[in-house]
Amino acid sequence: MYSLDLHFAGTDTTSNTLLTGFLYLMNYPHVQERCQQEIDQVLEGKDLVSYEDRNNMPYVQAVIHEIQRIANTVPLSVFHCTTKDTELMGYSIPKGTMIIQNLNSVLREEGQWKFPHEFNPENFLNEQGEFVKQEAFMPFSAGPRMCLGEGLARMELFLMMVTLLRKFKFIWPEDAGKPDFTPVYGVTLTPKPYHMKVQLRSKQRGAETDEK
Ligand code: HEM
Repeated sequence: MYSLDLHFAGTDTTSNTLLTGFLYLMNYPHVQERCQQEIDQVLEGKDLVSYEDRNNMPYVQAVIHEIQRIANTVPLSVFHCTTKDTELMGYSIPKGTMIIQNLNSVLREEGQWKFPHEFNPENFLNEQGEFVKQEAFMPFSAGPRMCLGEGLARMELFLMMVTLLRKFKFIWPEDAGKPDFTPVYGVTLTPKPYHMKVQLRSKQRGAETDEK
C-alpha cells in the first residue's frame, strides 16, 4: 500500500486536466524526467511540497500551463448574453444576443504561441529558461465573470502534480499501442480512458512508502 499524502479531492475540471496531463507526461518521458529533476532539487530535505515552491520551479510551472493549454478543459467557456446593444470591433451586437466564447481558438492561435499545435513546455519558457505567463493563456476565460475557482484549481494542479511526480514514475504500458490524444467532447473535454503503469521512485528522492 502506498501513501500519497493527498488530503483534497479535485473538481471535475481539475481532474480532467490532471488526466490529460498524465497522458502527455507518459508519452513525453523526457518532459516528465525534467520535472522530476527540478522537483527533487527544490524539495530536497523537505517532507511536503508547498504552493510557494512553485516560484522555484519554472519548468514544472511551464509544464502545468502547457497541460492546461493542450487540455483545453472548458473549450466554449460558459455562455453569456449581452445586457445592452454593444459595438465590438465594428460589429454591432444587439441586446439579448447569446455569446459563446471559443477558448479553444485562443489557446491554439498561431502567432500567439511558439508551438501552437504541439505539446511543448517551451511555449511558456523564455531563452533563459524562466517561466513566462502568456497573454493568450486563458483556460479560465477572462473578464469580470471569469472562473471563480482559478486560484483553487491552480493550487490543486500544482500540489497534486508535484506530489505524484515526486513519488512515482508514470509509464505508458508497452502493450497499450499508440496513444490517442483525441479528447471526448462534452461541456468539458476529457481524455479517452487509458491505462497507466505506476512505478515507485527511489526512497532517496522523498518517496517514502508504507509498503506492506
Ligand atoms: C482546471 C480547472 C478549471 C477550469 C479550466 C475552469 C474554467 C472555467 C471557465 C472557462 C469558466 C467560464 C468563465 C466565463 O463565464 O467567462 C468557469 C467558470 C466558473 N468556475 Fe471554473 N474552472 C476550473 C476549476 C474551477 C474550480 C475548482 C471551481 C470552484 C471550486 C470553479 C468555479 C467556477 C465558477 C463558480 C464559475 C462561474 C463564474 C461566474 O459566472 O461568475 N472552477 N470556469
